[in-house]
Amino acid sequence: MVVSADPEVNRFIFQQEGKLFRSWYLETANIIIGEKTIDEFNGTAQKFVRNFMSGLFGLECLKKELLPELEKHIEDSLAEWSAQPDINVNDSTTDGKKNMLKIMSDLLRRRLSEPYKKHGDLVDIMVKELKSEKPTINEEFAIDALSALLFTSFVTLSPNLSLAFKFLSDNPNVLKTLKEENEAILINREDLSSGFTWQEYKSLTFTIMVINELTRMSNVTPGIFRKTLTDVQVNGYVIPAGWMVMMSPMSIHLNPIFFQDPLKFNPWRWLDESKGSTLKNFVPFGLGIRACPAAEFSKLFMALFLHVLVTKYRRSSWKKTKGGEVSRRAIITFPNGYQIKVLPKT
Ligand code: HEM
Repeated sequence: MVVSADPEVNRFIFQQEGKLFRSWYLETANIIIGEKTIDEFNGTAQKFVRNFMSGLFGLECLKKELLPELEKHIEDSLAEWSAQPDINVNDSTTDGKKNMLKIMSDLLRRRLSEPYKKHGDLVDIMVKELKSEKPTINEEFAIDALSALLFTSFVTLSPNLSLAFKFLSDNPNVLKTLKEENEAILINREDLSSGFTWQEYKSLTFTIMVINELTRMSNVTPGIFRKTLTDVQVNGYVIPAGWMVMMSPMSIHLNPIFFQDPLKFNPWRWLDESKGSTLKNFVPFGLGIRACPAAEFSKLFMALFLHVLVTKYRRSSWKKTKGGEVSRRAIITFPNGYQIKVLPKT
């Protein structure tokens, strides 16, 4: 296996998807997603997933439908958290697979038995495809894909948000600036009853810098895998056909050559982004035809979460009750847990 920690090489590999390289997954992914489904996740099945994700997470749907729904969902979740004595922000994500598969297969079977009933969600799209004349997917793929999408949301968004609690607690100046930016939105809002808007989201420059910094430091995808389809020349070396290549965004995001003082949580480093190098070396969502179809959704979700947290909860919106020490293995974890109490404004 070849490991690449070079942004230029990674860029080249991303661009060669389907030509010199093809997407590949580790065996552990077979356990989480299902071997057959991963195998099929090339060609027509991948096109189907990308198509329905671009419909679901496309700009129009994000702006008009998901934004208000997400805001409500986040408000409800935080309200529920604040009603509890404390919550564990540690992401306990790995045990859910079995349950998730059962829930998903029950749900899909129920929906397939009454395809005329519409619920306006992802499962509707799967049911429509499965009931079409020439479906590009089968039931097993649909269940695995639905579970994988749920699982992916847990393992990507929840570590980022757990880290947000940690880094914002440890960096009061960041929390203060974040709060000021988000409170200004409420002060300037003409219609006080209106919810968070797309324009407001786009105006949150500091919040986006915080999200970039969280994403840079969390590295929720520690390895992105490819297999060579033929012998490939890279920087004077030949990678033989059939070899696996792991691109490591973490090795770039935490490399002092690319990011000064890389272990410091410093959202202001993104002010330099006009210099080009910061953004050029920042590829948390991949590039090219396999790039994450949920990138904009993920950023919007994190922005909304931070917005609700810092505007609806007290100046120090939460306090630690236990744990919170960070350990970095392939990804960041909290070995002793991380319990907090969310504190409402009044
Ligand atoms: C911080 C959040 C996230 C990060 C950093 C992230 C990162 C990535 C990266 C690097 C890839 C490209 C892998 C490759 O080139 O092989 C990817 C692909 C993908 N991501 Fe995300 N992701 C995030 C959130 C999500 C969420 C929330 C979902 C689903 C709800 C999602 C669904 C997918 C899917 C389906 C693919 C495969 C696309 C394809 O192969 O065509 N991601 N993600």
